Amino acid sequence: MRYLKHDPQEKGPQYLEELATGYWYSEALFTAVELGLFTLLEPGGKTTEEISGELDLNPEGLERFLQTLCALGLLGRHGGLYFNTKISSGFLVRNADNYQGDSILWRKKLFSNWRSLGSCLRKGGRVNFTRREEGPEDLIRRTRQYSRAMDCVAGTKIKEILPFFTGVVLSGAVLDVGSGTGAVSAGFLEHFPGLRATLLDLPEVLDYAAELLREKEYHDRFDYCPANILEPWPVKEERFDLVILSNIVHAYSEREILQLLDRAAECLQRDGFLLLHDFFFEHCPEKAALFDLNMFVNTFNGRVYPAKWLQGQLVSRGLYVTELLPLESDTALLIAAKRPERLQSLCLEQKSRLAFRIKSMGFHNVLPIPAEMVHIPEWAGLRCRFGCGNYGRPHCRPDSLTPEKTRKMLRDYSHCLLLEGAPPTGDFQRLVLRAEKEAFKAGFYKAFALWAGPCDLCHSCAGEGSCRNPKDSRPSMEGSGIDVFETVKRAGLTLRTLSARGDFIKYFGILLLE
Ligand SMILES: C[S@@+](CC[C@H](N)C(=O)[O-])C[C@H]1O[C@@H](n2cnc3c(N)ncnc32)[C@H](O)[C@@H]1O
Repeated sequence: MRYLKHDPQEKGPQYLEELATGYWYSEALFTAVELGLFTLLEPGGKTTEEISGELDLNPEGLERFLQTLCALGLLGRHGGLYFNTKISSGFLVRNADNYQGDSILWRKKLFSNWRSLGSCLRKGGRVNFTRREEGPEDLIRRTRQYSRAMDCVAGTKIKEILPFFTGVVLSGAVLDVGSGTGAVSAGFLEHFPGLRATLLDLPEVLDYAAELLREKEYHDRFDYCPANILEPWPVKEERFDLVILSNIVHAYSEREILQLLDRAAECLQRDGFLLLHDFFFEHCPEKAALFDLNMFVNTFNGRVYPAKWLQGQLVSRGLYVTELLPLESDTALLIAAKRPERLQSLCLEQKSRLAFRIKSMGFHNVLPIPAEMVHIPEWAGLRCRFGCGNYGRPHCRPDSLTPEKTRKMLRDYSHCLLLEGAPPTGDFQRLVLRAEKEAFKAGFYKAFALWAGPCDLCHSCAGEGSCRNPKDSRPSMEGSGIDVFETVKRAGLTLRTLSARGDFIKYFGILLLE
């Protein structure tokens, strides 16, 4: 149930049952977070008796609750101990870097307005809009609660946004419009030391943002600009290298958004980027539609927009704009710029983003190339068989891939990454294995690497026919019949034969991807 989705081939009404009981799941999570259960269990776990004593809960009911949380994958049980699963210890323990509890409890707070959906539909908009008399302290408390909730989400989103900017030279000024706590800008500042950010939001939000950001090492690179973003912005035009509109567009009507886009475009300097992060109907349509309803019951005129409409609006302001760039999670990006070359510097394609991540592991070069560029002539296998002192040794097995087999195997792949590194051999090969793992984790389940030279993973090879480490051992490119020189040349890199001891050695590997 990553995103609850109807399967039209399903014969029974189970999907309806899931929709009808959705609030059971939510309530179980809300209650566990409110009780601080996950924080209590960290580290090491606790018994039912210990939990019941510390939280003052009835042990029988608690036992059933804990069982349910186990069934939902939020807790595990070993012997008499209940402990956090990975997702709970990563996101539900207060003070964990990625704590999501504030966002989860904000969702709970929205529930009462959702219950008025029928009335909203009859009225054509949000009901119960008059807030009870709210004193200044209530306003501060509510603002902080809301800002913390947004901060939780933005803190995880920025990790998905930054890879699109890998390899981009970014320095100068950021304008974060409706910044909240500034979590999105903070990610950029942390990553790009030449950036400085101006946060534009309501005064009470910025007071809180300043309080939180004071903790950061780079706190003196933030400026605060209290303002209503629906009125002219008190900042200079054509000054900013990055203008951020993260989770703002959905809060307003078309007319208001057009004004926001006008101002954002005016603020951009010639080489600047405009980053739009939000829900869009084209990405996770069910979630986007529900978020749209969430805006319907909770705001004056907020709604979710089609990316197509926003793209058109950006283009009509003289900007060039990317396709919709979906994040792994439920939101997506549009990135616009005044010059098309700027968009070309972004890392837009998933394979390219992976290539950048892999390069930062320590390779000298990582180049995406089509699999058909890998050259497998007949002679290369011969050169390996006759003329290499390692042929037939246990760590360079004679039963490795024949050229014919390698050619066949490559037909299963459309792309690969050509990896360039340096000796020592074992270190290079371990790095290649890390790259393969990274690709697998990124969803390339067929990721498979071939590397340079005979396997050098173990200090001493196990010997005849038995490998101690078959999980990690990989075929060598040369041993599999690949002409490494020609392949490297086709990819636009250089590789020379060594003419003297001490010549610089380049190692290559290929990581096959589909
Ligand atoms: C959903 S939050 C998004 C915060 C942040 N950009 C993020 O991605 O997490 C919306 C933010 O916009 C601010 N905001 C909304 N309307 C505003 C207005 N008219 N003037 C100033 N700030 C506004 C809110 O105070 C809030 O901090």
